Amino acid sequence: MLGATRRVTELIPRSLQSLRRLHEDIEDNIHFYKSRGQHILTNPRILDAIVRKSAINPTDTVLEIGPGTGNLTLKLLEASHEVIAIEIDHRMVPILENRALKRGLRNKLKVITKDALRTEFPPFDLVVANIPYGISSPLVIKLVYGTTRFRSATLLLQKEFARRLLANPGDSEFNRLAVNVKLLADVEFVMDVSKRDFFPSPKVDSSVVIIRPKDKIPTVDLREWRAFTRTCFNNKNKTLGATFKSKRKVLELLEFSKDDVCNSFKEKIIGVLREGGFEDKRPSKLSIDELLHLLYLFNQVGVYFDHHGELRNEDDRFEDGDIDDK
Ligand SMILES: C[S@@+](CC[C@H](N)C(=O)[O-])C[C@H]1O[C@@H](n2cnc3c(N)ncnc32)[C@H](O)[C@@H]1O
Repeated sequence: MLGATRRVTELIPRSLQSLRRLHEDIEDNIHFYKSRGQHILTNPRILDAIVRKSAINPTDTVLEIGPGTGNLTLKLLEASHEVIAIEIDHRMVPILENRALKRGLRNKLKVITKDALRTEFPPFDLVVANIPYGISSPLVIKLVYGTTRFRSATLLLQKEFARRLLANPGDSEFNRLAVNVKLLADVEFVMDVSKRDFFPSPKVDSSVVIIRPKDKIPTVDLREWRAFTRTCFNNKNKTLGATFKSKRKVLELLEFSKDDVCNSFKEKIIGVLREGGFEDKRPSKLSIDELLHLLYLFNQVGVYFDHHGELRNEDDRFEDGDIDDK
């Protein structure tokens, strides 16, 4: 393995002109794993556009998730004060570091060889990344709902996934992920990228989007909000009446299965849905403000959601533990 890595680092060219050929050569020594989303962006024009659109300042610390062999990393190093790159595959690291060294940029690069989903992010100003598509959803939620304040995240994503992030209420792609992200951030479309711009080529096309956290966010318990949206979007094409109303569903949602508790909750829920005019509405057609209002109305009558999306009495409203966004 070490021998292979040494041979690979010797192959690295000075310019970005022959990126595709370079990666064909690298592939002779290192197999790119589809399961890790190892599709390397080799079009210098797209790499330049991503960096330009990210509006990086020379004082910025950039977080890159999945630097791979470093095509994007080298551009980010040139534009920023520092790049923190989190890469799960240790085979990529010597290639990445060697390329940075040859450009005189090694001192600006900090590599963390870990799973980005299981690593606490160090402080950073912005994110720029061609992320592995398999972890797009939890990664976007981790960034947007994380504690680190950042300016923007320029992300190269699978086209369909990007379309969902860009969707608005009423669009067929609008789903729980979109509603959760849009509560806290604005999402801007930048450009589409063809599958031919990657080596090896993936089966799907891609898009670049920029996510910008909002300055002002609504006053809502974010853990409860995510649990609430999980219940609402359980079946995004069902009416909220159908989702919440059936006794079986209330029993499923409710920790206690005693009939009197269930009936009293059911009455409260139906009352809120009816009086608020939500009974016949589908969650994917509601604006974020309307969904926030529905949660507010539930809370007003003492109906709360815990991190499993379960209904709670006011007394046991808060619980520890992470919300599963899948
Ligand atoms: C789509 S490639 C991007 C490579 C490079 N940044 C580029 O633009 O061509 C995704 C990279 O993410 C890495 N990766 C996959 N899962 C990861 C995870 N959970 N945490 C960190 N890196 C991961 C892969 O090993 C791969 O190098």
